[in-house]
Amino acid sequence: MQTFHNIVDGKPAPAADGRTLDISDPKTGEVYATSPLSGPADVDAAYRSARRAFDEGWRDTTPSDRMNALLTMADAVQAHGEELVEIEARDTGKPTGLTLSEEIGPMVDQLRFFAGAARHLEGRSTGEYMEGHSSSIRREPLGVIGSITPWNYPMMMAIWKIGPAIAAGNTMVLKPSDTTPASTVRLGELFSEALPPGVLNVVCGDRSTGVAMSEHPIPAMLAITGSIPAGKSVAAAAASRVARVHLELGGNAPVIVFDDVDVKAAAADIAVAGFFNAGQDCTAATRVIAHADVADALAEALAAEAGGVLFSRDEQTGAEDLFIPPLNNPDQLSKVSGLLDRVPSHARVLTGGAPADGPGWFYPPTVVSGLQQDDEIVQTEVFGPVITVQTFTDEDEAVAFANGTPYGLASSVWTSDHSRTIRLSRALDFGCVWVNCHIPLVAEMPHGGFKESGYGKDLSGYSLEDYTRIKHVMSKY
Ligand SMILES: NCCCC=O
Repeated sequence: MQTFHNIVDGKPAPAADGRTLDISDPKTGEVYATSPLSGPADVDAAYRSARRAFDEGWRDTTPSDRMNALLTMADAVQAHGEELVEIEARDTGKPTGLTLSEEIGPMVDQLRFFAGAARHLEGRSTGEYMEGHSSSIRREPLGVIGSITPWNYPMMMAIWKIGPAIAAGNTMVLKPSDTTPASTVRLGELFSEALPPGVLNVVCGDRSTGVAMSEHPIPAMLAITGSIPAGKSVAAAAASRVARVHLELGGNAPVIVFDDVDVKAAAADIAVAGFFNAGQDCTAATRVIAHADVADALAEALAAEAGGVLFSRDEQTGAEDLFIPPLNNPDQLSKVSGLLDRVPSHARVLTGGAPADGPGWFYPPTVVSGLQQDDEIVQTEVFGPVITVQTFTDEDEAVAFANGTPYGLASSVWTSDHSRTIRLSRALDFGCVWVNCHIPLVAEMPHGGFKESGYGKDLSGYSLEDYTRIKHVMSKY
């Protein structure tokens, strides 16, 4: 049995009162480790350490100092890539080949991006905007950041929070999800070699730990990637002391497919974007809205693609095919199963639709067609390997269906009509519109949503700005 620990002030630490959480392997359901169940005293110790580290030096580092630290951290992720993948695969059930290629490479690249971005903070030019007065802008770190990350990409989401926070000169306390702390703890150990004690603290725990983090007076900003209810409760706690919040709260991405595409080719790409990581991705291509003339053919083609998807428990080491992990936990398996059990009678489950046999929390790739806009499974983020298909007859209806949920994170449009892509890019109420593709990300471009998907951007220079504050200095001369 492995034992994970917190990292406070650069050192390993158990929970002060010795409480622990069981950590399970989702491929088997067996408990293989424990992590601290941190309480308010642990959170307080971590925040105080972060505050000390900020006041006693990290805030005074130069962009070049922080760039060098982030480059060292990137090198550490690269050097320990295979080890991190093994840790992540045990904690999440992910396939090792895809995790190495799709997560470690981007994580290294994202840290290197923030290393460079640390030296490119922007502000208006210093100048005389009133006679006899000179104005300048200082862009400063916020102070201590409290970050909460989810279980779908534990180590990559940690990088999305750590990169901009550290680049901007903040210190932080990071809480990984209660079910997937392992890779974040290891990242914390590795990064402790590049950062002074207290700059990055890791506190393991459950929802009660998250509440203690949100209610603490020290953090100047709370940044969470998680569910809408979790984000709302963080925002409510932050509101009482007017702390800044940064919310990435999931999505239910519409995928609008017109009748002028190569249906088979589109289906192949959409299936990857819908089933990757078993659909446990806030941008997953889940909600296909297809023109009536191609909807049946597309649904059949998606179901055929589902046949080529394999479970991670069957992975040969290093294989690059689309292997999908189990769902993260039994509650998620029940949630996905319940949504499929309640599919209305006007819909048709073309493939999948019930939990897989055998050990672990596996659910097969599933395609449901004939759905309508108000159906529960269309209006709800499933966070499982499920693609729904509904039909539209004209462009306005497609946009109305796409925008007609509380989510606003990501969307895609599939068509060969260039003018239409421009019209839809404008009309879609989402933080990202992909055109003839779905799911790729780059470090230079922002990731973040509108509406109940939250506000604030991860990745890109916009994210770095979110982790800074702007001060106007005006001098009379
Ligand atoms: N594809 C990365 C999405 C991050 C949140 O789930």
